[in-house]
Amino acid sequence: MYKALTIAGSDTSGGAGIQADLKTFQERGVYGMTALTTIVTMDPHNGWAHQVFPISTEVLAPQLETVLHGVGVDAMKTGMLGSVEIIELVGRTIDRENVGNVVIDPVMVCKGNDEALHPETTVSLRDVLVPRSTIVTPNLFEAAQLSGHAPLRTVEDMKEAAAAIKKLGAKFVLVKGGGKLQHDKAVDVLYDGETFELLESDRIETANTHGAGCTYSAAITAELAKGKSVREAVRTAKAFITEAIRHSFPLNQYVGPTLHSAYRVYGGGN
Ligand SMILES: Nc1ncnc2c1ncn2[C@@H]1O[C@H](COP(=O)(O)OP(=O)(O)O)[C@@H](O)[C@H]1O
Ligand SMILES: Cc1ncc(COP(=O)(O)O)c(C=O)c1O
Ligand SMILES: [Mg+2]
Repeated sequence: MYKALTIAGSDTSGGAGIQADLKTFQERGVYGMTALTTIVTMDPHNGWAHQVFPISTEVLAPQLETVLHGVGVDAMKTGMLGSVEIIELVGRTIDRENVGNVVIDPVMVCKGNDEALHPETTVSLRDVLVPRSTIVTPNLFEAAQLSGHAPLRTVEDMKEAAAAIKKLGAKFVLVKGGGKLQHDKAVDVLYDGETFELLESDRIETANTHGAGCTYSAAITAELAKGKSVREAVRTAKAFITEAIRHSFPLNQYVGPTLHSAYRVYGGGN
């Protein structure tokens, strides 16, 4: 059985964060384990306002020890990390446990928000985790933050940002164009320092993309755990997330997650 770890926050509404990661690992046939960094809740009496409850490094460290030392993994990913201390602990742990296949999803924002949730963590994400990543998967906002590029509006901008992030030490950089890029396709740019590969899919007219990035990076992690190359993993994950968005749905008036089972049930098979 191939095994994967997600170090991420809990999205209580179930579409993003650790919940999206576990559902995706299950869909992709990989045994999922978790280390929880934060809990995010939403207030139904106050316009679904988010609250983030951090978990201390004292509580995170034994979770990492349980999974990485006690069991071992074929791949791991990170999501919302919440503090500089947590990022530094994750960096030390990757080194100590010598984890291969490290997917860093540098979560800075929740959808619909262009302001970083924990702006003080941007520098440590860049300096501690990007250099330790097999692949880093920023969205447009996060790629601009990590690269220092002006807001990304075109595929050319995405390539420039990917090249700058590559120089920080990531093996592969995947900049996600997503729904915000002004383009008739949903385009992502994959860069390994030599070649830019454009991954294009149908652009689906929906606001229900909550958790899309978590789901995408979890699918990449699962494929890497199974021994696929980074390129194969990203291509499979792109097909997986496109079907999940095609079949996304509103959970209530505020939030609409992707459907994690869609690729298996309606889409491209296994
Ligand atoms: N409306 C959409 N139609 C099709 N694909 C989309 C759409 N929105 C996002 N995607 C794709 O979903 C994946 C996650 O991207 P994105 O939503 O930008 O990440 P994040 O959730 O981290 O902000 C990418 O492959 C992106 O191109
Ligand atoms: C715990 C947690 N992690 C990550 C995210 C980021 O989600 P996305 O995949 O939409 O970027 C969210 C967004 O709500 C979240 O609540
Ligand atoms: Mg994201």
